[in-house]
Amino acid sequence: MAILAPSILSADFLNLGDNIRKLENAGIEMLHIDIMDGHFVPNLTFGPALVEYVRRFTRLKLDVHLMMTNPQDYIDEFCDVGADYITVHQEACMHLDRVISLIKKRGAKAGVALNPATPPSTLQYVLDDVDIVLVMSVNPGFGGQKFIERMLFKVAELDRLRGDKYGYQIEVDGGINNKNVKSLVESGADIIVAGTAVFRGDIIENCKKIGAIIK
Ligand SMILES: O=C(CO)[C@@H](O)[C@H](O)COP(=O)(O)O
Repeated sequence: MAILAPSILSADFLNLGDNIRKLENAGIEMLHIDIMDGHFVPNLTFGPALVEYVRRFTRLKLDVHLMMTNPQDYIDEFCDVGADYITVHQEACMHLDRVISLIKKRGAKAGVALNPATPPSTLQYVLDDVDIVLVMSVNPGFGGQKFIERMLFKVAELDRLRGDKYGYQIEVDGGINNKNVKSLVESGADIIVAGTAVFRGDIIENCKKIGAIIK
């Protein structure tokens, strides 16, 4: 059984509150928020202020994905505004072990994201400490891209690797829809991030359809 975490990157920003209430009505538990800095990825999105407003508005778990260089400089700020989960990129952290400790010391759950070209073996010495491994199934930066099929092998590899030894959850993000979501859950995914497939069309219906496939 997996859960769906809608990515607000594809939401209607002028009606964000309404969109979030619809997600709550559809039984969603977690909201995915992509913070893009224009350096690590070629796009710009939100900062801590948006997270703070969303935190005041909803009790959904906030899953904040820092697609940025020097994420260590912003951990405190995102914890202060109420992030429940903070995910940093393996590729962006010179001192990954230290950044994970910092997130956990602040009481948030710690995630590490892997770009499509980065193998799980790069996390060997931190897997004991991470709560989430996030497999990017597109090159990060934009919604609406095509799912990279090979990432199914990465999800399966992470599932094999954790066995009974590690407690991390496997999250997958990018290009996920009604057609490919089943194979991801069968490969071991626990958290499914989706933007376009949730926000294009009827939000509640879309959540219910995906929810019925992954439960
Ligand atoms: O991180 C990203 C994109 O880089 C995602 O969180 C997207 O928001 C997912 O959007 P879809 O691929 O589902 O449209």
